[in-house]
Amino acid sequence: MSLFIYNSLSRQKEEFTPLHPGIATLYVCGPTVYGHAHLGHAKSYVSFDVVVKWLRHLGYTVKYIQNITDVGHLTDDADEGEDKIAKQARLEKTDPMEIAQYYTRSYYEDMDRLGVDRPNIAPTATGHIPEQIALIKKLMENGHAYEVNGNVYFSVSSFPDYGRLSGRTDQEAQQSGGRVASRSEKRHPADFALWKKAETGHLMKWDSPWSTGYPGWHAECSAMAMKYLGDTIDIHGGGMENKFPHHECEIAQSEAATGKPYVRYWMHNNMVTVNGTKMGKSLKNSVNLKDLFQTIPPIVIRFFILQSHYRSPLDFSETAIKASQSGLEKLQETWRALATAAPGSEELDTAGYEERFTDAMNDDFNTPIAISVLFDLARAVNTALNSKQGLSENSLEECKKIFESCGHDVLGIIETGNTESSQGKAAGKEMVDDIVSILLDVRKQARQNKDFALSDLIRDRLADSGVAIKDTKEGAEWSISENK
Ligand SMILES: Nc1ncnc2c1ncn2[C@@H]1O[C@H](COP(=O)(O)OP(=O)(O)OP(=O)(O)O)[C@@H](O)[C@H]1O
Ligand SMILES: [Zn+2]
Repeated sequence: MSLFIYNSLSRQKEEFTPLHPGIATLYVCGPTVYGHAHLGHAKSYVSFDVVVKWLRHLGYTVKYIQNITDVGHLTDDADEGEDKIAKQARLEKTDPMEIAQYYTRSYYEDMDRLGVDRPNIAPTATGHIPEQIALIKKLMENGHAYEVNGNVYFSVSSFPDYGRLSGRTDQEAQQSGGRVASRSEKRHPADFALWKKAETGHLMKWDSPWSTGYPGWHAECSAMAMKYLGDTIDIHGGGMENKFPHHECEIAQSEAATGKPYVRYWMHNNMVTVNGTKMGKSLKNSVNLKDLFQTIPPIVIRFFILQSHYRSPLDFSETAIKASQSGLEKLQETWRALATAAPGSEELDTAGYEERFTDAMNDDFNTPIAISVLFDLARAVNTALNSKQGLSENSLEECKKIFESCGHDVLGIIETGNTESSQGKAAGKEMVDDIVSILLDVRKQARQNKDFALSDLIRDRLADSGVAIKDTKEGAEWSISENK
């Protein structure tokens, strides 16, 4: 069976055939880096990590781009409000670029711990201002955009397909684009900003033919996706709340500029919710990954996410995560038993398991079913290993291979490298936490005594060992730095 992907544009599962045989191009909207990543982000990026890993498993050369939004994402999706990063910089009394850099590092640190592969290219919006200006210029030239007072807007009525992805009628799009319509200079309430003139005091701004300003949020993804992957890309992913306006606007501006189809398969992950409401930084109900990692191993969080399908919502609760933890521990125990078992005589037919796993993954990346196949295999393995006969050398090898390729390489939920128990690891981590906190106490004492040489020495030596310190109003915060 070949791979079928649910395409949000056609609202049905379609067989995946890439534009260029053997190569799959994938663009996923990256985070807006103004805070630590939360569990909702983890769902999005773990889901697409499995997509990438499965495509690679099938033999495709995957070109995976995931951007970093470091300018242009306003607090209000309808082209109004403050830039999210500038706002955070104001609150933390620092520069926007420092905020972006700090939270970008924090993001990769968390994703690394979740076993998420880094994208092939991670372009930033601020690093691609000329490409965005070029795109906007093209849209001005071919009549899809217009300028008013240094602001440039995309003219939605010039693109009849607008609304196809989100299924919004013209009127609905108008209404949501028109929250501020009464005082808007737009020709049409649904038109969206491609370029915005900077107000006085705005820090992140660039020269352009229209004004000194900054690009609208949607422009970056089109410009960067097409720069690195070509005018037509195979798969574009992101959270489903981004279908409108973000992805709808991406389609309009890209296709209006090139005259070619922009994306062949649109994939949208569903949301992590808290009591049924979307988890979000802006909604103030988010649970940071760094906080979760204090008590729950990252691999358990990954497993928790993959136990539900990427298109299903996932409600967060400590109880649900704890249940996942004991489930995963059982699978991991079976791996340890397999890795240390002496060969016996029973032959286990493993082909069926592998086939069922493949079918599940080929059916729109159905990870809950794929995981249930691993549990079925674990049950058969445990029964055999607990019997007098044990498993034959050949069967042990076959079972280990399935755990390694499906459980470790594709899903990333089985640790095959060592057979140390998770309790042992947790104890090691606790000790690191304790030691760093002792050193931070000594450093605090040194600073109170104005012994800045000692305080800096502690900071630098910790940095050499990969522990980054950040001094905040509440005291020193630490994290394991990205390149360790
Ligand atoms: N609760 C969630 N569940 C699943 N995916 C999410 C959730 N929150 C954000 N995402 C996804 O993470 C990606 C990056 O989001 P981004 O950093 O722009 O978040 P945001 O919407 O600014 O954050 P927030 O909603 O937390 O303020 C997007 O694809 C988005 O859909
Ligand atoms: Zn995007």
